Amino acid sequence: MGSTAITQPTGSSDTDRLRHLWAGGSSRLGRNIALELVHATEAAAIAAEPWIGGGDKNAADAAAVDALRAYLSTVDIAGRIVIGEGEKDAAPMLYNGELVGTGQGPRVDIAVDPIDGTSLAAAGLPNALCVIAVSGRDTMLDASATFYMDKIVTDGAGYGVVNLDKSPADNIRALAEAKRKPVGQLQVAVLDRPRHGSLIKEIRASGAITLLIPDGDVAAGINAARDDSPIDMAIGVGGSPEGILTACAVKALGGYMQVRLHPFDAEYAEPADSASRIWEADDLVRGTNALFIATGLTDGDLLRGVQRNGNTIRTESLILSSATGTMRRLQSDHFTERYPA
Ligand SMILES: O=P(O)(O)OC[C@H]1O[C@](O)(COP(=O)(O)O)[C@@H](O)[C@@H]1O
Ligand SMILES: [Mn+2]
Repeated sequence: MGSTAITQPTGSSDTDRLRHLWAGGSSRLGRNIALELVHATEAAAIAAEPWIGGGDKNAADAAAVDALRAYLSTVDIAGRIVIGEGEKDAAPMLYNGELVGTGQGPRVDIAVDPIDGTSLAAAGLPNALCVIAVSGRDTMLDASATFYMDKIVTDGAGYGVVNLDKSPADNIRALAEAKRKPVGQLQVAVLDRPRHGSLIKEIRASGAITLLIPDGDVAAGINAARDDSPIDMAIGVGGSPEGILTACAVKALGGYMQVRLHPFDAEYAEPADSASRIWEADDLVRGTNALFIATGLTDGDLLRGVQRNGNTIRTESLILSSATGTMRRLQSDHFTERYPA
């Protein structure tokens, strides 16, 4: 009598299954973390904004790293950087293995790319993003030993359809068929690099539309994975850190992704060990509760960049949650005086 005990979910009905997922599956992350972390990427983008178009990508990156790091130190998490800015040295940075946050709160793995597209930002070009992703502790693959991954990203239609064991042309044909589109309408994004010379030829020969991107395969991967973008596929060799970050986003978007670690120099044409393991998004980042958060630095297909208007600085961010399967956009106005340049 008088008890207000709430019946625990049994996992038997659809509602119970949803409640379990919303609660973060088996390991709870806490939902307010998303809003905390978005402030971290907003701070990074605001700090880097004065460097847009300035030609100095290291200065832009350093500004973003400092701001991201400073904000993270105030967040109630027991975070461990799995994907960071490399090994520890004298400079303050987000090095792999560093513990971040107040130490109070959920134990999480963290991947950061304070700016994906540092060269884009320095050149004043579109699609530079400030990015962070978190998931439960010990769920992210530590891929730091391998600089590059061979990647393919599509939306959910690619599941069981595309495979890195197939040729790019076969993957394009198979995806076009699965999406009931003519191959000629399929848009395929690939980093514009000498190592992709034969890949680019093959995509073009297949008849698909080839989108050469100068940098930024995180944004390209997200665009390939989401429904409301014209990009159908992102393919080719890009950074390993960006692969882990993209996996967090793909999990939330219900997209499909495969990678193979590519243990060679950027300009090697072929991975020698073509029989090596194929990883899917759920292998790169395990569990059901990854969060992916990005703030636009320069304007792009995915997000507006930082805009200064009088006394305010406007930012636009993306918050993707794999626990809830939600993609949110957040527009924020920040008082300029809080962010002295
Ligand atoms: O420029 P490379 O060596 O081909 O590496 C490709 C990687 O570089 C980027 O284009 C830019 O990354 P950064 O701005 O973080 O350096 C990534 O998006 C991509 O994964
Ligand atoms: Mn990057």
